[in-house]
Amino acid sequence: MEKVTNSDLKSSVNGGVVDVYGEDSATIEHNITPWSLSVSSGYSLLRDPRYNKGLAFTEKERDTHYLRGLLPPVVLDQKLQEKRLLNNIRQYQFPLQKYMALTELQERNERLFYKLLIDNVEELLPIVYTPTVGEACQKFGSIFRRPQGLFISLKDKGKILDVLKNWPERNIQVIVVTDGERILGLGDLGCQGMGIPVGKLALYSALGGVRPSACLPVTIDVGTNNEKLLNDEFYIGLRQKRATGQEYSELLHEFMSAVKQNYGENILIQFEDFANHNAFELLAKYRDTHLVFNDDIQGTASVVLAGLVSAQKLTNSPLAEHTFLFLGAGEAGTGIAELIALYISKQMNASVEESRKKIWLVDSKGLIVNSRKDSLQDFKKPWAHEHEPVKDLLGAIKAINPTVLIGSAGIGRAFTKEVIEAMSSINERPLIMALSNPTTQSECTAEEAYTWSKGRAIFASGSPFDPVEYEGNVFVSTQANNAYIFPGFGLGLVISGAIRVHDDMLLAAAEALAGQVSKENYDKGMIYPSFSSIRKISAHIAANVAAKAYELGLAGRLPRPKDIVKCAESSMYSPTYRLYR
Ligand SMILES: O=C([O-])CC(=O)C(=O)O
Ligand SMILES: [Mg+2]
Repeated sequence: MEKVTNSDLKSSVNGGVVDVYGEDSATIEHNITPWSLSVSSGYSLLRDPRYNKGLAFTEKERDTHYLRGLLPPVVLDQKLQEKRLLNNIRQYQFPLQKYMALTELQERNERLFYKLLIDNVEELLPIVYTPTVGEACQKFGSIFRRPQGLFISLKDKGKILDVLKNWPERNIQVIVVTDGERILGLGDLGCQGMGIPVGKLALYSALGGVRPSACLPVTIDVGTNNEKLLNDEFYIGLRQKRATGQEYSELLHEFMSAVKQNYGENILIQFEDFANHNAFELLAKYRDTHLVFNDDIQGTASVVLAGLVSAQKLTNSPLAEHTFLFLGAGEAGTGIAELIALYISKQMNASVEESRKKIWLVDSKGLIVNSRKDSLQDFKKPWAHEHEPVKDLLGAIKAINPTVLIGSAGIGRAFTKEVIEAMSSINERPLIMALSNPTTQSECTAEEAYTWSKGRAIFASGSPFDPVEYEGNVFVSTQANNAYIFPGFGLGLVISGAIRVHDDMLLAAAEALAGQVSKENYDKGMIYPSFSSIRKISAHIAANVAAKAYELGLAGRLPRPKDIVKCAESSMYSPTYRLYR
């Protein structure tokens, strides 16, 4: 008999068709997990959030699933349960209490959580998402009850594949991962950044219809430089300064490899809230080998481009005729700038380099100009144009005469009265986007934008604001948040079996979103559709993205469906209760 060597075993194929548990694909060095699956019933069924229906179990289900006596006699339907929960949630005074109540619901009865979220998306989005999720991350240690998501830390070096196998679901389609270094505009929150992947994936299911069991939130804990957290007795992460350099990139590389080994080529990895220096590098490093998407760079770019494309109807001038000024030259700022340049280059049949000249960025040192080029980080270099130095935003507005002003620096209230007035003196309808999150970091409020521009601004913001009344008119600003894009974008990648993300897909997503803005929206001054129809919007985005994947030859799921919108709609998760046999 031939001797089987270690290297023969190592080269075993990556996941056979029936290798659901990754046992065949595991190399000899990796232990496998002894999975056992059983049908949930009785007491354990009530404690299984995926299948629990609480008081909605029918009489028949109570008989067949050993639930008699474990529930009070009444049978409620999902609608009434929803009403009761919404009443309860509205009683809480503080958003954080609502957040905690919703988290508990998610942990107790997943379908009811998603039903509630989908049916009341405009009311509940600010709770499970920005701005409340930011506060939740800041206080994550104190409000911690049960872990959500997968925590991978420096302690797991060399064992990440095994850690992945501890997660109870095998068929994962989307991972959102953060290292917690730049949570919204709140900075380094270390391991407590977990609230973000959890919240983003809740939106993947609620807004984009990706099955919750196919979503995996991950936080990679490499330490934190946040002194306050390091000294907080309730901090949940590693109590050490951030690992950097080789130690950092090795851990990330192990993670990226383990993910692909465990879940295959089609797993989507969304990078979220990494600090600039790592975000750009990770995206560049893995975009050719993995299905990766950076939400802060690419998702934000696509959503902002959608708003600008749609605003052409209000400003009556094509994007190529605009001049853009950014406050902030990080992930969001340069990501948006690059996508605008790509769009304009296609609109004008010009080069991207030429198109970039319409776009100016201001960072903490002032306008980005040629004379600063040597000291600029690489991702800022394409934006260094010929101009004399200008040291602040107001000076830059006066020097550049922008028609569009975009804030993405995470600096709250940086759009002062003078700034808005300067924009309004140059433009009949100044386009102003205050993208930083959460609300405390917003560059200005909706009220400030409308009041200081005397009702002339076209305004959108990263975090939500209530409608504003100014001189008898009601202005409904919209939320230029990547939540419009990533759920549908991810769904499009999943249904087409895409293996890589291409920039043209971001354009496709932006065009789909812009195409969903109705006359009714425009009449209210909105440049985005309202969130209440987000599932329909997501289906259109998904369809456009999937179509692009097929066109580019990047789709792995063949044949191409005839009606992709229908395909997207029909593959969306629905949280309506199912009957159990
Ligand atoms: O989470 C949000 O609201 C948008 C986003 O990605 C960020 O601000 O980092
Ligand atoms: Mg983000």
